[in-house]
Amino acid sequence: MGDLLGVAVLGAGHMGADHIRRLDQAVSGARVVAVADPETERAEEAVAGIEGVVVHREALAVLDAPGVEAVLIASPGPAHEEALLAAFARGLPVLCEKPMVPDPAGALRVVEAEARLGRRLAQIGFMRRYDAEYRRLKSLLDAGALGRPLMLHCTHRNVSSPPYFTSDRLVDSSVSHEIDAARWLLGQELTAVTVIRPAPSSAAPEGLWDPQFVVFETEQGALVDVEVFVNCGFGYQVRCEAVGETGSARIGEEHGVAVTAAGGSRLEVPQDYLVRFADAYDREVQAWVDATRRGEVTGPSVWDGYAASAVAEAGVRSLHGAGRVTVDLAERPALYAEPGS
Ligand SMILES: NC(=O)c1ccc[n+]([C@@H]2O[C@H](COP(=O)([O-])OP(=O)(O)OC[C@H]3O[C@@H](n4cnc5c(N)ncnc54)[C@H](O)[C@@H]3O)[C@@H](O)[C@H]2O)c1
Ligand SMILES: O[C@H]1[C@H](O)[C@@H](O)[C@H](O)[C@@H](O)[C@H]1O
Repeated sequence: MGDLLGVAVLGAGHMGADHIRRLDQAVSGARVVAVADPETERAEEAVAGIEGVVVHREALAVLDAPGVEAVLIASPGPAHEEALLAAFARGLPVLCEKPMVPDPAGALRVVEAEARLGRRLAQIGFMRRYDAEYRRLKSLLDAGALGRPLMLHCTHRNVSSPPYFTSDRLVDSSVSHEIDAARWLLGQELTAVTVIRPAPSSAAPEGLWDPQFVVFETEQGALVDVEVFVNCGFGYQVRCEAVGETGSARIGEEHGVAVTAAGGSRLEVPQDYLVRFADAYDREVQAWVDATRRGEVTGPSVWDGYAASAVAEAGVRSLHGAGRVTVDLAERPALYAEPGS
């Protein structure tokens, strides 16, 4: 390994371009050496001003480009399985955006492939685990400061959804964050899910079931509810209140600048995840680079990615009328820690 970890980035859309900027400007110890995107002009735009970057339309071609020592996958979810397996075949460490692989069967193939290697190579991009407030909430829960956890009440609002968003994506893309956060905060697997759909907002695109209300049950009988509303129009709001037997704690209340002017005050609300979770993404990618340079893999595992996809798939069945759906997880290989670590 040279002085700087050579990273190939797959996908230069919203998230990929932001990670390229982050690796170039915010994170130490790494440099972008190759970028793949079938729309090469996006990749060219994202690397403008960064020297010596190979740009290619083929994801797999850049994995073999000179100087590539690690891979950051930020292509759409359905492209992740092929990219993860190709990285594993080359022994390359990976940071893969969520959802790891949306289809649980494909996600399990990734778990099995890594387990066959006998060592972890991939960290999954559930960045809330690196958010200062989420970490504080987890410390309180782990220390028993709220007593035995009974419930999590979560809110997940986006200003608007991208044009390709379908009703299923509210569960398997947006709520995948709450699935991972709940497993991690509570240290328990989610065992059943019920999705309820109120009358759609008139601001939602035609045919999109937005908002939705999701209820998860955990293996020790706690409940997690999530309001997901991806065309709320007014701000990016992610909140979580944990209620235990002896106390409660709430995060995500205020994430803007308080402006006082013209005889009044108002709180500016972030408009998207790149602002609300900017620090969390920076810490996530820095942790990945640091661990990779030490020859270690830390953070959310491919098992966490698989569990999130399995729970989300049960949620999508519930959304389409199956009522309360139980979650069947495969057996967890010894390589992977319990949820919550
Ligand atoms: N952690 C988060 O909060 C967060 C936020 C946004 C997106 N994401 C995730 O990041 C990923 C990308 O989302 P986005 O919003 O940037 O999407 P996007 O549509 O803006 O960008 C995706 C890019 O990938 C390119 N692409 C398509 N197929 C590819 C392939 N096989 N190899 C390489 N590139 C390919 C597309 O041309 C596009 O430029 C998704 O998995 C998404 O869920 C995570
Ligand atoms: O892909 C994005 C991303 O994961 C965001 O963090 C989430 O708030 C959005 O709902 C989702 O569409």
